[in-house]
Amino acid sequence: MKWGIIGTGNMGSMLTSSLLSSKALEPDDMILYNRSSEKALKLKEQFPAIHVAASLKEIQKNCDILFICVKPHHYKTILEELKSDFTEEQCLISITSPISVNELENHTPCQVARIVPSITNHAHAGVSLFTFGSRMKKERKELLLETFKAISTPVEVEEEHIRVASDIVSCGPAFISYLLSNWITAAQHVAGISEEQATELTENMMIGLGELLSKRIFTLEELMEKVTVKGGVTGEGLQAMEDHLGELFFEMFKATQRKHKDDKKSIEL
Ligand SMILES: NC(=O)C1=CN([C@@H]2O[C@H](COP(=O)(O)OP(=O)(O)OC[C@H]3O[C@@H](n4cnc5c(N)ncnc54)[C@H](OP(=O)(O)O)[C@@H]3O)[C@@H](O)[C@H]2O)C=CC1
Ligand SMILES: O=C(O)[C@@H]1CCC=N1
Repeated sequence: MKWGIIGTGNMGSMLTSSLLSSKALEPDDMILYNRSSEKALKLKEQFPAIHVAASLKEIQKNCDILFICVKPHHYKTILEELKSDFTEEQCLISITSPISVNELENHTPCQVARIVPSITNHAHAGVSLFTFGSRMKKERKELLLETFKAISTPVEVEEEHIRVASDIVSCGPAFISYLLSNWITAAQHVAGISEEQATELTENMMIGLGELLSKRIFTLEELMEKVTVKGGVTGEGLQAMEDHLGELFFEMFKATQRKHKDDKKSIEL
């Protein structure tokens, strides 16, 4: 079984190195193609048995499962070049939220799926979001789910929830990092701790929190309850958060829903 990655930018490179470092795939099972060859050749330096294709046609001809890992507005040109040569046995996987599996199925004769990854998959953790097209065969579904279990928790999502699900699992690391950088700045300004020490404490607290959650020791609800000593400082801090949080997250989710609608209107296959 040959696995191809078209576009070895952030996500294409992350998927290649994670699928290989987790041993889900072997380097000689993988073929890469990038518009400018440097990024694909860099991965080949790390995993010499990878094959780097010289053209889109070459990667298409030699792969059973082909991922497209380019920005959404670059899908059209790629599909235009490839669509007439796909076979019914091949699987095409998109990793982008604004393009639905129905649209992909309408433009190709092959089996299709969407798998939205997350930068957390780099650490063989976090979620990958799956939506299968109607033509996808059972054995291929199982193979994809099994392969992605090596680097993530695969979760199937309905088309109508892809934006919010991908906000949580894929944009989430950026959103939470933004909140934490504000938290560090506030700690510096209010209490005079150095940025370096506040950052070290924050990063290690997050690692510990992640470990607690990954071991299912406490739920989010239990964590709030256990840490909030009656009459103590956590309660005061939580109350201040409740007083000042306002519409922040509502506005964030509304903004991504708006952008998703606009993207869907402007991206044509
Ligand atoms: N970033 C994230 O956390 C996540 C991103 N995604 C999705 O992943 C996709 C890619 O995002 P990201 O990796 O961040 O983007 P990048 O810009 O880092 O990577 C895109 C890559 O596609 C290459 N490319 C563009 N056109 C072609 C072409 N015609 N043929 C071959 N390669 C091409 C570019 O090559 P060149 O070097 O020549 O520019 C570049 O290396 C997006 O659709 C995004 O929605 C999904 C989940 C999470
Ligand atoms: O910003 C984006 O559109 C991509 C999709 C999910 C995460 N990042």
